[in-house]
Amino acid sequence: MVAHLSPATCPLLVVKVGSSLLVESDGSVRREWLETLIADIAARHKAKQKIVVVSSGAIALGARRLGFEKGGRASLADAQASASVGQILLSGIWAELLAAQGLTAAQMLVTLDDLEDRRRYLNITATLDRLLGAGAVPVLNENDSVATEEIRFGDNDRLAARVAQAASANGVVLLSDVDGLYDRDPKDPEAQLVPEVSKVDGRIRIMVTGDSSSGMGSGGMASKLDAADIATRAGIGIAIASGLRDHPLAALDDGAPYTWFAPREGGSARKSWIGGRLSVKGSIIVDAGASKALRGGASLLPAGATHVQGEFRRGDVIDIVTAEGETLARGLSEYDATDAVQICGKRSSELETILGAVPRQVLVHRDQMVLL
Ligand SMILES: Nc1ncnc2c1ncn2[C@@H]1O[C@H](COP(=O)(O)OP(=O)(O)O)[C@@H](O)[C@H]1O
Ligand SMILES: N[C@@H](CCC(=O)OP(=O)(O)O)C(=O)O
Repeated sequence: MVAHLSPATCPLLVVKVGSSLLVESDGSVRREWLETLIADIAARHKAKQKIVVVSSGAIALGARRLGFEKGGRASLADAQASASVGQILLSGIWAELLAAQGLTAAQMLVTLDDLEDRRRYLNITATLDRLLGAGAVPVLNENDSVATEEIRFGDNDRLAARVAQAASANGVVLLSDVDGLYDRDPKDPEAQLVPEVSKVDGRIRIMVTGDSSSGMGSGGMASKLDAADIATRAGIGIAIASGLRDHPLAALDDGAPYTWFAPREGGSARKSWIGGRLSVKGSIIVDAGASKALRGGASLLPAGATHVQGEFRRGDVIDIVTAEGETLARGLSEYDATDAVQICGKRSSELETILGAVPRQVLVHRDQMVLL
C-alpha cells in the first residue's frame, strides 16, 4: 500500500468523500462507485487499519427530491431542508453497503460548535474511540439541518481535519474530482500536479482559484488547503486525491497521483485544538517587545498588550496580533475582555491595585497558546 497511507504508517485513516463523487447531476447516488470505495475500505479494515468516513452529499441528494433549485443551496433554509431529506438517504446507503462487506456503520452528525466546545469535543473523541475499538466504521457529516450560518463549517474538508484531530488519526485522504493540488487552475494545460507540500503558506494558496467546480460541493480547493493546514499542524498528514476512479484507495496503492501534505513536527493535541479553532472571540494587540518574547516561547504579560478587541470571557480563544496587523498566535485568554482592557500595558506589580485580587499574572499562558 502507498507508504503515507498504509496500515503500518497510518493505523487510523480518515476518508473524506466529496458531494460530486457521491451524487450524479440528476440527484441519484453513484452506487456502483461507492461499492468500489467500500470494498477498498473493507480491504483496509481487514489489514487492521481503522477507518473514519466523512461523507458529504446530503444537501445535493435531498435538493433533487424536494425539487429545489441550485442544488439546494439557494438559501440556508433550502440547504437545511435538503440536508434533512438527503441525510437519511445517505446514512441508509452507507449502512447498507458497509453491511454488504460485513462492516457496521455508525452515524455521527456534528456541528462546528460541537468541535469547538472543549467538553463536547472530548465527548466526540470518546465516542469515536469506543466505536473504533468495537470495530465499527463511523460515518460523519455536518449536522446541516440545525447548524446556523454562523456556526457552520459549510464544507466537509475542514470538518474532516477536525474529526481527524478528535479521533487522533494518523492520516486523512480527501477524495475529490481532481488528482490533487495543481500549481495553477487545473483547466490550464500548463498546470502541473504538486506532489508534496511541506507548509501551507502564501506561495501555495496563490495557486488556488474559485469555488467548487462541480457546483455540488461547497469548499473548492481553498477549503482543502485550510484542512491541510489544520491537520498538518496537528501532526496529521493529509492527501488530496481523485475519487473519479473506481476503487480510489486501491488506485493510490497502484500508483495513482496525489498531493501529500506532510505532518508538522511537534505540537500537542491541546495546542492543535487551539490552533485549529475557527471561531475566535477577540484579539489582543501587542507591542514589538511582546511579539519578540512570544516568538521566543514566552507567555503574554499584560505589559506587552496595547489594545483589546472583542467581547470574550476567560477561557475563550483569542488571537494575538502585532501592531502591523499580523496574527502572531492564538490562545486561551486568562481574563474576561473587560478586565483585560483595564490591565493592558500595566506592569505585574500594578495588577493588584487595578483589579483587587490577581488570580493570574499572564493574559495568555504559553501552554495555552500556539504560534501561527
Ligand atoms: N490549484 C488547483 N488545483 C486543483 N484544483 C483546483 C485548483 N484551483 C481550483 N481548483 C478546483 O477545486 C476543485 C475541487 O474542489 P470541490 O469541487 O469543492 O471538490 P469536492 O466537492 O470534492 O470537495 C477542482 O475540481 C478544481 O476545479
Ligand atoms: N454537509 C454537506 C456537505 C458540504 C459540502 O458540500 O462538502 P464538499 O462536497 O465536500 O465540498 C452535505 O452533506 O451536503
